[in-house]
Amino acid sequence: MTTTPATVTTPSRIVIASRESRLAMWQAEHVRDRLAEIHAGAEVSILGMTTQGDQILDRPLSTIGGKGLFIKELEVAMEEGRADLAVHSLKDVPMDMPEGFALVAISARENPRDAFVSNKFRGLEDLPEGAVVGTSSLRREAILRAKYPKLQIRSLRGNLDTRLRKLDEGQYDAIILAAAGLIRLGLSDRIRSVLTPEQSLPAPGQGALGIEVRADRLDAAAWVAPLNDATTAACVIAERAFSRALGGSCQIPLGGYAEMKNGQVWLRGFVASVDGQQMVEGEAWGTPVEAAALGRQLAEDLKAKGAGEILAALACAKH
Ligand SMILES: NCc1[nH]cc(CCC(=O)O)c1CC(=O)O
Repeated sequence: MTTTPATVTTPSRIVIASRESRLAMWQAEHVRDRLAEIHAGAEVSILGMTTQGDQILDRPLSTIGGKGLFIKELEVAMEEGRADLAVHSLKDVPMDMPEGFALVAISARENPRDAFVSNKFRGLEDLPEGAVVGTSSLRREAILRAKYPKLQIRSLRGNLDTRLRKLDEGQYDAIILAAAGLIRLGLSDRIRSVLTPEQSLPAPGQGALGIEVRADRLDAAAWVAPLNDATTAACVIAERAFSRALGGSCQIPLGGYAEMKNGQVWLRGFVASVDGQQMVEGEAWGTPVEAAALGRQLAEDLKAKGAGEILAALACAKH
C-alpha cells in the first residue's frame, strides 16, 4: 500500500485494542508511545480486553482451536468502531487473516530465539535423564523429543508470570519461553541461556509485533505505516508464507526462521511429528521482494522430502 504523506490527515484520537496480559499491555504501550511521538497532538489510548484464549487455560492450545482465539475479541472491537487498530505478538496471529482485516505494519524484531529458564540448570545440555521440561508449544515439544529424548515434556500454559510461577513452585526442572517476552517484561535475568536456531528453530513471527486494522481503514493503516520495519517484514513474510503453505494456522509442530544476510533473506524451516520421530528440514535463499515466494518454495521442498506425510497424520492439516 502506498500513501503519500500529504494525504495522511493527523488523527486526533487513536484507540489501540489489546489483550490484558502484562506482555500484551507492554506491547500495546510500546506502540502507543511510538504513535504519540509520530502523531504529536493525537490522544492515543489502549482498550484492554480478555480473549477466549486467555480464559481457557486448562487445555492445550492445539485442542481449543488455535491462534484465532487470541485475536477475535480485538477484531470485534475494531468491527464495532471501538478501536482503530490491534497490536499482536505476530507469532499468535493466524497465517490467513480473517476477511475484512489486514496486517499493515510489522515492527522491528526483539530477540527472536527461545530461552531456557531454570532455577537449577544452565542449559538443555545440563539436564539429566528424566528431567521435566515445561512447554505447550508443539514446535518446542517436537524439537525436544527429537534432540533430547531423555527429557520428559509436560504441558505448561498461562501467561508469562503464571509460567514462571509454576517453574518456581518446582513443577518443572526447566521451561522454554520466547526470549522476547522475558526481555520486554524486564525479566532477562531469568534467561539462563538463549537457544541457538540449531538447538531450537524459532516460530514464524516470534519476537515481532504485528499491527492489524480493518481492511477498509486506509486512514489507520497510514497512521501506523511509519512503524513498519522493512527487514523484519521481509523475514516474517517469508516465515509466514512457509507456515501458510503447510497449513500453519492449525497447530502443527513447525519452525520457520529467516534472517537477512548480505541483503538476502535466509529462511530455515522444519516440520516434525509431535513425538519428534519424524523431522524434515530445509533452507532457502532469496531477495527480500521474493520473500513470500521463498516461503512457498521451502514448503514445497519439505513436502518433496516427506513433510506431507507428517502433516496428513495431524488432525487439522489441509491436505
Ligand atoms: N504463545 C505465547 C506467546 N506469544 C508471544 C510470546 C512471546 C513474545 C514474542 O514471541 O513476540 C509468547 C510467549 C512464549 O512463547 O514464551
